Amino acid sequence: MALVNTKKMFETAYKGGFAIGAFNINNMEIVQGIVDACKVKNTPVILQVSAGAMKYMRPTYLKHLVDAAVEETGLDIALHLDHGPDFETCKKAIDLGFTSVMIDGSHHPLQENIEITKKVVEYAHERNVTVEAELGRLAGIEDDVDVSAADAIYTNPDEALEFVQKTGVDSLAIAIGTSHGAYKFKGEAKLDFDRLEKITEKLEAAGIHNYPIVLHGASAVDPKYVAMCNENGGNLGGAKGIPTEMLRKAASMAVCKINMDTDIRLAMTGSIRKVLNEKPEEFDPRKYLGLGRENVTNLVTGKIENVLGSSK
Ligand SMILES: O=C(CO)COP(=O)(O)O
Ligand SMILES: O=C[C@H](O)COP(=O)(O)O
Ligand SMILES: [Zn+2]
Ligand SMILES: [Zn+2]
Repeated sequence: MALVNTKKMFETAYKGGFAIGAFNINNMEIVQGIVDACKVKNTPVILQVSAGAMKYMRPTYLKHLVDAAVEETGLDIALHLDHGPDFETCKKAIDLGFTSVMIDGSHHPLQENIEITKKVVEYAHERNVTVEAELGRLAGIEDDVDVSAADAIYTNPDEALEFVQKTGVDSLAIAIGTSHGAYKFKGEAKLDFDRLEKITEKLEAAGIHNYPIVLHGASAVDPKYVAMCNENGGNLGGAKGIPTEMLRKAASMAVCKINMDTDIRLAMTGSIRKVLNEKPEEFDPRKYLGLGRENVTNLVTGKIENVLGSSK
């Protein structure tokens, strides 16, 4: 058993109208909590690591930990670099054994984004590594923002087609109203599904079929874990995520990868706060990290059942 890239995962996800969960990992308990749920539900999974997380976990520990998850579970697991900022970081991840990388050139002008993405695609494809890129800015906008403002930051369907054609990138992260973190909407939650539909139509019309789209900033910000934080000394007032029905809808469309980090952080932090608050005499890390791991498993189980639909 070895790590796999995302190619087959996305093919089956697209055809089956489901999505693969991409969860950010930062330590052993998070890795174990995620794959414990995936094992019971028999689902492929993407474990993703930001540049910051790679530094925190330390590359060699990280690689061995994820290899252990494959060995223990026998599942299809992809190890993916999340938001790779430049070619060098992507190269480093590929050389370490990552099977998938994201090059995030979304903050550059279109042509520059195309150039750096192309460079990563070339290096990655020679090594059987799949590549994700990003187009559009991942910012939540207020409900009363007019259409031209949305047009300026959300992914432009014509540019998406040009981008995919010119770079040969394997999947594309788009901006349709999601954003990173625990505060996604001030008012009502809204995503631009018409834009997602239009992007797929453009690709299909150009002969690019079943093209996998990625949704970043897709945590639901589960009120249960927000409450667990707040009831135990936390202060996360006004936290709000993407409603589950919207994520389901996206998964039934062209979205094949749904990124979640904030939900994992909240489950972990809520659990730790709860143990330490309820038992001030406790100082065994296994007690609070153990509950954290258990709740990561509970959270991911719920995601597989209610959001992703990825069980085999
Ligand atoms: O997109 C993400 C990681 O790339 C995570 O998004 P959330 O902050 O919504 O969990
Ligand atoms: O999209 C970003 C992820 O949530 C990772 O965040 P991080 O850079 O703090 O590890
Ligand atoms: Zn970005
Ligand atoms: Zn992201």
